[in-house]
Amino acid sequence: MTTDPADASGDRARGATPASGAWGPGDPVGRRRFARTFDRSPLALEAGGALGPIDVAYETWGELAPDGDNAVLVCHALTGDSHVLGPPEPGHPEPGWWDGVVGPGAGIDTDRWFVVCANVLGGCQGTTGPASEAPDGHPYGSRWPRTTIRDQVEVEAALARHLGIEAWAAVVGGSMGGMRALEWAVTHPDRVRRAVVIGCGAQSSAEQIALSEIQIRAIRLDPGFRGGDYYDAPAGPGPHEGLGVARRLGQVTYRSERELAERFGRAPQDGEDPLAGGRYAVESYLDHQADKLARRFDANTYVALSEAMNHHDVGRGRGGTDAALARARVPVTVVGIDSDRLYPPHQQRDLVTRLPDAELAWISSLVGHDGFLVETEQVGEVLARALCP
Ligand SMILES: CC(=O)SCCNC(=O)CCNC(=O)[C@H](O)C(C)(C)COP(=O)(O)OP(=O)(O)OC[C@H]1O[C@@H](n2cnc3c(N)ncnc32)[C@H](O)[C@@H]1OP(=O)(O)O
Ligand SMILES: N[C@@H](CCO)C(=O)O
Repeated sequence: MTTDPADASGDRARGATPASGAWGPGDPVGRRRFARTFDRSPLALEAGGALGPIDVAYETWGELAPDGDNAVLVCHALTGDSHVLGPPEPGHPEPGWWDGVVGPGAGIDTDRWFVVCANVLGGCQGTTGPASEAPDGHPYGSRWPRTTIRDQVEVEAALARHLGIEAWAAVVGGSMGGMRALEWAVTHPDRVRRAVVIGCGAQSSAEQIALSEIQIRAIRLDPGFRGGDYYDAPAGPGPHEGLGVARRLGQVTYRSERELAERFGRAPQDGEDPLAGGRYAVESYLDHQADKLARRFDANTYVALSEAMNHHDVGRGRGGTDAALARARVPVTVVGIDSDRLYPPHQQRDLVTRLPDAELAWISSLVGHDGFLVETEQVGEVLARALCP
């Protein structure tokens, strides 16, 4: 691996100190801003304890209607961030992760909708997370508390209050973002008029927890992880190797067996001979994905968000899944990806039969779970139909 330690896990996140600010008419759109939430009283966490203040990094596109009824919340997945749309920027070398899905004339049409996306609670792209300064002036690190999908939603609800949005016209998301969209419909049916839930189920399954646990374990076993307190550690690499192993495993689950076979097969990487210690092309691909993530993502955040997904269960403390889903008294579009082996289609079929007002839509893709990020045309069409039925 060729990770530059100066640019890797933890080091980058350490620099993301937000300044407090608020949205107001005339503010630039599509640029990251910050809202301070849970300042006077902390957020009571679902698993116990409290957290605050919490800074939320968010971006917006389009204009909020005078009656505030055209706001759409987009919820990002595990390694996404608030930059849904737009060109690369300083500190963000990639274009927006849903470019083509969101934008003028696109599936979520910013000429019509006021689109908001916030970096999630526990994230490493501006919103308070493990790399952020705790009130004592030191990074949370190992002191970061257990946070759940419901806690993430409560922070988004606080952002909505901050922006003066009483009810979202829609909450939309895929994967971990889909879990939040579903939780929004169940927890706050009075504050969301429609949800679009892509590539997830009502609760994380045993296999999803197992695959995630292996990734978490890989990070924790990296000596550079230091129990989570690596930000202020003396010279030495951060936990990039552990994070890289986690990404390699995650990446295989995000793609399909057929895609990997057709794309890489048994081909050796150019100029390398696997029988002489060189790599197969697919190994090189995974090395690349691992290296890329270690450069832009914080290992503690990866652990915190993976654990939050493991705890995803809309029925917890609500009398079970059916009782919880019955609370979602809003139209929900459940979207599956036909080749998704991580969140397989039967989970979306199950979800749609148990929600009071739901319809099912499909993304046809070779790539698997990542189809919700890759098949932008189809995703845009599904979203356009869902938002304007
Ligand atoms: C700075 C930031 O914040 S980044 C953006 C924010 N975060 C996100 O968007 C998270 C969600 N996004 C993702 O997970 C991914 O970007 C995805 C799913 C959208 C990518 O999907 P795809 O477009 O299908 O990319 P794919 O998995 O095929 O990977 C392509 C990369 O593999 C590389 N690659 C392909 N084959 C090989 C090989 N044999 N050896 C090495 N590298 C290879 C390509 O060169 C390409 O590299 P690049 O991404 O550096 O240009
Ligand atoms: N590729 C996605 C997978 C998780 O849904 C990500 O990195 O966020």
